Amino acid sequence: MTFDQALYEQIVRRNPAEPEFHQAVAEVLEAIQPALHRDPGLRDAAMLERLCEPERHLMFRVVWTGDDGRVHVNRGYRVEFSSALGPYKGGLRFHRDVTLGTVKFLAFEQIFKNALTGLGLGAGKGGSDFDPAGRSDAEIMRFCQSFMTELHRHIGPETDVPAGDIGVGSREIGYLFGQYKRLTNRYAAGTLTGKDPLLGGIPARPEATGYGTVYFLDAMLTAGGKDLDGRTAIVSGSGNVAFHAIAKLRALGANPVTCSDSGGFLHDPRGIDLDVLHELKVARRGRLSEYPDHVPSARYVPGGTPWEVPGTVALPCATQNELGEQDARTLVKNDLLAVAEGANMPCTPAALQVFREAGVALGPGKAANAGGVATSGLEMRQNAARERWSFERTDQALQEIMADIHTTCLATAEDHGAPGDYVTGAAIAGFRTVVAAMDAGGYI
Ligand SMILES: NC(=O)C1=CN([C@@H]2O[C@H](COP(=O)(O)OP(=O)(O)OC[C@H]3O[C@@H](n4cnc5c(N)ncnc54)[C@H](O)[C@@H]3O)[C@@H](O)[C@H]2O)C=CC1
Ligand SMILES: O=C(O)CCC(=O)C(=O)O
Repeated sequence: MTFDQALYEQIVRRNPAEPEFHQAVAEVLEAIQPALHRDPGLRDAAMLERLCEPERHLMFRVVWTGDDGRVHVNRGYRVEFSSALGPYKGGLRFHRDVTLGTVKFLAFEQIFKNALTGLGLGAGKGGSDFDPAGRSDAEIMRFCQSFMTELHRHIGPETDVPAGDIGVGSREIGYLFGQYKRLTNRYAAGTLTGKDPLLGGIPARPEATGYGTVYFLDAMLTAGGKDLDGRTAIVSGSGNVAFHAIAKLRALGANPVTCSDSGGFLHDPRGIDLDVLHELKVARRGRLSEYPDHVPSARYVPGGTPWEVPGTVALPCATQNELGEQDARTLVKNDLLAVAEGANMPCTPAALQVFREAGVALGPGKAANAGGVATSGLEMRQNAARERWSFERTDQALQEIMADIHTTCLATAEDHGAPGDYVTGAAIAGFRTVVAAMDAGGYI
């Protein structure tokens, strides 16, 4: 590593047993080196130390009752990392593996991503080790109500604005919002984003992260004199981000041939059938392994990941560290041109190194998946103005924001001696924005 080892070691000591957070910090500290070399004053007043220390951690007990009358205890989290640019903003993740370290890494990523949107958003993230798999609607509702019974004290349109992430979609946001309203007696729609339009949600928020990732990928290919038309796309995940990425890839003429879940991956050489995927994963919340029952040309590979399937663009859209060094080597061997990270930190550091050495265009999550939180920012704007945006207006604004982020990343990378390096460009552009605000606000 080429960055300040003493600072990194201090962060590891202060945040023990949080490897994902350490990884996210290391990636940023390394990527911003060109900015620190050019302008050593960026380190003044313990700026880096402040940037890596959350403003506030919340951890709380969540007690709820199952349909069988059993009482369960989970842990809730909200890490309010940075309010330099606006209210804390970022999703909630409900997944059995969630720890404080997971939430902290996600909140840290959010600092730079949210800065890139230009919408005045601070950074936070939350969640719980609650496992929604197999739970009834009523159980999900009771869990959400109990979670919000504590969280409501800490959030609001000008304080902290949660949204969805893994395991949290518009159903969960609706239950959370309903409980917030009940506890506060305020219809403060801008307290949560990703709501159903009936509750003040903006159209196209469900689509925004996946669509935005494909818009970013398209911009990277165009910048390299290529396009998406006819390209075979390797996608992982089959949730919100993956589904809408697959839909937009198809709409733009690419052929997405894979998707995955925690049990394995699906390969459909004719292109993933959106109707079947929607029915299985969205309508029935069922298993991907049933897909070949409906489409005999497809195969489901238990235990595998999709990276062995040849394709020229890759979109990891499931979870962190899902694409390792060997996967990256296989993709490069199969003539990969570009990667767009729909998920947060899906590529391991060793995989990133393989892509860098092979000259693969790499859109980091901080930039490539920023369309989701950007559209949440638009939802906050819609709620504050008591407006109702159309799908077309929202999608148009999303396309413009993704184009701006792409231009900013490229220009910043070029300006710091790393032409075409989106990882460096995204980290430095986000960093410079947030540091300037911290400086201006005198947040010591
Ligand atoms: N929902 C949003 O607006 C945004 C989501 N993201 C990121 O995108 C990724 C996916 O999130 P969503 O689609 O919203 O969640 P989701 O809950 O809708 O879907 C998650 C998907 O990942 C798969 N998955 C989870 N753990 C896995 C594992 N260990 N191995 C393989 N597959 C696994 C699940 O089967 C599911 O298909 C996450 O990294 C999230 O942080 C990033 C920006 C915004
Ligand atoms: O829309 C939001 O605030 C959540 C987005 C999010 O969690 C993310 O960008 O990873």
